[in-house]
Amino acid sequence: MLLGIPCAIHPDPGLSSSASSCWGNMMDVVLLHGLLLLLPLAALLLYRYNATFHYFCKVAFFNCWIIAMATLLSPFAALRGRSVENMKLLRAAILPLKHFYGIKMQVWGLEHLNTEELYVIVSNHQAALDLMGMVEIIPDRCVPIAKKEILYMGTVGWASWLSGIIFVDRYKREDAINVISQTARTMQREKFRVWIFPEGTRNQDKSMLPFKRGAFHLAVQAQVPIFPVVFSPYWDFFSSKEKKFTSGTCTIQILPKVETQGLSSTDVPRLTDTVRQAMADAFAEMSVSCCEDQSAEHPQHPHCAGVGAGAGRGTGSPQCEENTTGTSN
Ligand SMILES: CCCCC/C=C\C/C=C\CCCCCCCC(=O)SCCNC(=O)CCNC(=O)[C@H](O)C(C)(C)COP(=O)(O)OP(=O)(O)OC[C@H]1O[C@@H](n2cnc3c(N)ncnc32)[C@H](O)[C@@H]1OP(=O)(O)O
Ligand SMILES: CCCCCCCC/C=C\CCCCCCCC(=O)OC[C@@H](O)COP(=O)(O)O
Repeated sequence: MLLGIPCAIHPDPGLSSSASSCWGNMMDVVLLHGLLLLLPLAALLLYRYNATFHYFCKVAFFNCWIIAMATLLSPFAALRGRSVENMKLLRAAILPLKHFYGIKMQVWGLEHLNTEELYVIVSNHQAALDLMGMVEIIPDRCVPIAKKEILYMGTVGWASWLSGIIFVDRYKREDAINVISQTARTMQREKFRVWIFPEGTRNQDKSMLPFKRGAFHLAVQAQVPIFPVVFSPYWDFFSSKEKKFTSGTCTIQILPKVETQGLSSTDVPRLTDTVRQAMADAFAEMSVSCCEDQSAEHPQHPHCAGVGAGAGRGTGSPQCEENTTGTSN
């Protein structure tokens, strides 16, 4: 008896037609079971030995995680209504992801953000993986500005809206400018901070894109300082072009604040250039140490050890906080 099919194990040359169809059924079932076993095995082997398949599996897992978390958590977030406090849920949902991917996070200069004042954070934007870095350092009462398309991503959009994420339509400049001007007013009134990616889109090149000016107008209009944040290049562990996704280290450097008190809109172009230059310099230094890390037999946080130009720049005493150690932490 195989899966309820009463059948002889061996075909008999003198079998009746019903017995031979029974044998056929049994072979079908055996083949089906074989296939069911082989498919996961083939997937496992592909995952292990084919970098492209590995990449797509990891990206798919990332997206599924975000969708699952957004779906699970948005009813809880909805109980509170649209509130920046829901960002804590979003943060808790994304924090464990680094463990699955074996991404080690190093944070320098976190002490800069430990201030009661309101501010605008600007950071480079390499990939959706930036979310993992964001949640490492995002302060209380801080919301990102995101492209409007995210709002239409089902439960992800709903969860993002409930968390107070501010959406801009990049294809309607006036509308986007209005949203930013309104944000400048509400951030003071409702006491929240804002995180903007001034490149305006994802970029995995060796240098940062020219910066859009919205973040700087926002900081000037709200008369709050800007904290530039630089994510080290991902290229030793992630590349969407090369379909590469391995474990690795991401360093996040928080640069000293840039004041905007007394500045007006005419100062925005210069302010934008100053901040971009500081971030580009930090990114270039991190690129060098990122390559050194890759080749070193025993990487030892070169910036903490003072190796590499500009270590802990502007922080007085370079401070290094290692938030995670690989998957085992
Ligand atoms: C609860 C459980 C949850 C589980 C998980 C759920 C969800 C997780 C999913 C998501 C989480 C959030 C993820 C966040 C990350 C998202 C990242 C992004 O989407 S990045 C893309 C969107 N962001 C941006 O585009 C921001 C940067 N862009 C700008 O700031 C732009 O300036 C702009 C306002 C959009 C306008 O764009 P434009 O191309 O026209 O830019 P320019 O800078 O060239 O400006 C042209 C012109 O206008 C002047 N200007 C700009 N802004 C202003 C202003 N505010 N006031 C006055 N004038 C302004 C600017 O100076 C230029 O003029 P000039 O050349 O004369 O100087
Ligand atoms: C009912 C509709 C259902 C739709 C389901 C959609 C599923 C969406 C899948 C996964 C969600 C992951 C979202 C992570 C968002 C991360 C933020 C991000 O990195 O956005 C990119 C944006 O900064 C810049 O965009 P571009 O580089 O200009 O492009």
